[in-house]
Amino acid sequence: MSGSGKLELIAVDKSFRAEKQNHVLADIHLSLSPGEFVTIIGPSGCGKSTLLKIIAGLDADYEGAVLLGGVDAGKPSRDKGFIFQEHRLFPWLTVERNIAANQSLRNKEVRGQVDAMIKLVRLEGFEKAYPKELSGGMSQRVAIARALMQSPQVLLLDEPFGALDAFTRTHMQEALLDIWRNNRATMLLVTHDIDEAVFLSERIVVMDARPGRIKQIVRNDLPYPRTRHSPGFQELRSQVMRALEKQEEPEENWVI
Ligand SMILES: Nc1ncnc2c1ncn2[C@@H]1O[C@H](COP(=O)(O)OP(=O)(O)OP(=O)(O)O)[C@@H](O)[C@H]1O
Repeated sequence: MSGSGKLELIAVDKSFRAEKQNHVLADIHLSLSPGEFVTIIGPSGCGKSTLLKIIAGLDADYEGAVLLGGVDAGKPSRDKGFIFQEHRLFPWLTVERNIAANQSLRNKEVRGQVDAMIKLVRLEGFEKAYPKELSGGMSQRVAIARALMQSPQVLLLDEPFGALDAFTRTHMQEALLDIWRNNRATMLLVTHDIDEAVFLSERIVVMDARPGRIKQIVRNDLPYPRTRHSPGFQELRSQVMRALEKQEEPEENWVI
């Protein structure tokens, strides 16, 4: 990754103003080192998506600051890629054209980059396929490749595997780690899945709701690749569970 910088959230505070003021995010301070993998977990409505949109620059109505490499990052830019739960591919474009987005594949440099991305997300042989011919996991890999084409310093992922079946989800978690190892963008991923958070990230940010606050940050120094059945993994999982259990949200809402 070229010129990666620290991502800093300083006293980020957000309210939606309808008939009644809704204080969604309160005093969020978080700093991500370049190339770090961090997940955010917390009850429904605690402001995870709102926070990601603010970092992406899609919502400018907030207090506080978002800095990337020490400079204001409050606007959308190529430095930040955003991947949603529902991949948004153009159905009328092939895989390679979806990845190239609005750049011409006749340009040698673009062609080279697209080929490298296809290799990175392991979609060789599917360059000319259309989205309707792909599985959910493959489509999500195209979306990841498209986001990575911009060479973002930071990749923001909002429940990227939420719509996938359990088997594809596990496979995609491994694929994402593989991509991260080769690409080294800073990763900030929102999830409801405790296992996913422990499997993927170096730090797990546990949030609290109404208003959304950072409740606890759990460090995860387990070496990669991680084995879900190891005692260390189970211990981390319990630690995150304990942090979440202190909340009002009933436990059955969690995927464990
Ligand atoms: N555009 C909007 N206008 C008004 N209120 C909003 C808007 N978007 C979100 N909210 C409110 O902000 C709060 C946080 O929503 P957000 O989607 O960020 O939560 P979340 O933690 O991502 O939830 P989930 O886990 O269910 O996806 C909710 O109370 C929601 O109703």
